[in-house]
Amino acid sequence: GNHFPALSKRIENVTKHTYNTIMGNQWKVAYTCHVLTKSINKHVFVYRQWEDAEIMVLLQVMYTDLDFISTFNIELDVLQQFLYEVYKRYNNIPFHNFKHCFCVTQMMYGLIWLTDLRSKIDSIDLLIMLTSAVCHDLDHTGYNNAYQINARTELALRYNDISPLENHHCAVAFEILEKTESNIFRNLTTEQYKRIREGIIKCILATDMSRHTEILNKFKAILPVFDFSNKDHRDVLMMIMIKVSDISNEARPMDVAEPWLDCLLQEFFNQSDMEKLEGLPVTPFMDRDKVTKPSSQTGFIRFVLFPLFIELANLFPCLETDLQEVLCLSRESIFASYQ
Ligand SMILES: Nc1nc2c(ncn2[C@@H]2O[C@@H]3COP(=O)(O)O[C@H]3[C@H]2O)c(=O)[nH]1
Ligand SMILES: [Zn+2]
Repeated sequence: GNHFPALSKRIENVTKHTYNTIMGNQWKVAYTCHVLTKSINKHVFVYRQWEDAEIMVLLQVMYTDLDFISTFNIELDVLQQFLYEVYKRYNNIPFHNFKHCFCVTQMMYGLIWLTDLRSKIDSIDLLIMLTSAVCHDLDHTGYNNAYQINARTELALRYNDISPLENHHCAVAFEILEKTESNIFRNLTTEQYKRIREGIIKCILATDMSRHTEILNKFKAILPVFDFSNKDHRDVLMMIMIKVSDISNEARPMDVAEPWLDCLLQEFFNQSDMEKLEGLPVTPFMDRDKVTKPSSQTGFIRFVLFPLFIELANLFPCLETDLQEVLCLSRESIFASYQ
């Protein structure tokens, strides 16, 4: 049965409306989606502020377009219920909200097409990657791990200071999947479910930036001998791809990236204000007295984002054009010229 008829109806209407708007009355979901997202250069998907219901539809379309519905026998109402539960468990905070979840998932989706990953790894890994992106920041409170640990929050206590947030995002994801009506994996075998669970846990835990160098170095080490049929290699690639998707905001056009940067800084400043108020150590890159947009971005682009993208482009040379275009060092010089 359909658990949210009203919502489904609304989603259906929104879908029609959305695609009619874009395509001029052509009701061709798959094709539209194809055109709009196969390239991460075409940032149509994030140019405007999508309504939350529209986002749920777009996510649904991504699952459909990657053939997950048919391959894994996912019922549409279960997928919709899953996406709705996910939507409800993102908080209304400046940056780590449902729209961020969408941006990251859309980047993952774009990368999967762009790198022709479907011809290289099997669908179960792709399902893991897309679902990890969808779930990767569930119930983020707007305060990072350093805060959780220093403030000795419930999460830090529960997870013994080990990636408290990422552990929590992942646990919430499987809470949602534990309910039959929102378990998109309910028609899979126990073996398949086990593999998916292991994969999602790996991917979401890999988004903890304190593991950035560790994961990047692992990837660099296997690159010269990279083999898509080697599970260990694929695992590292999947971690790299969710990391890239997660921090790729600056790889989007300036008019998309800049408002998101404002949101990120707002969340950072909220945290450092709270740290000052509570007498906790103040995270330097979040201190409103120390951070400026250019100072925050030049370092981040040069030392975090760029080195990560370069390695991925080493494996997928087709990304080089996008890389140059999107990460165009000009962005860096724009920021540099502010200083
Ligand atoms: N300075 C800066 N940090 C970013 C940017 N995008 C992502 N990050 C950081 O990368 C982190 C990825 O994991 P989180 O979502 O916890 O928090 C994110 C931010 O701290 C960006 O554009 N600029
Ligand atoms: Zn994120």
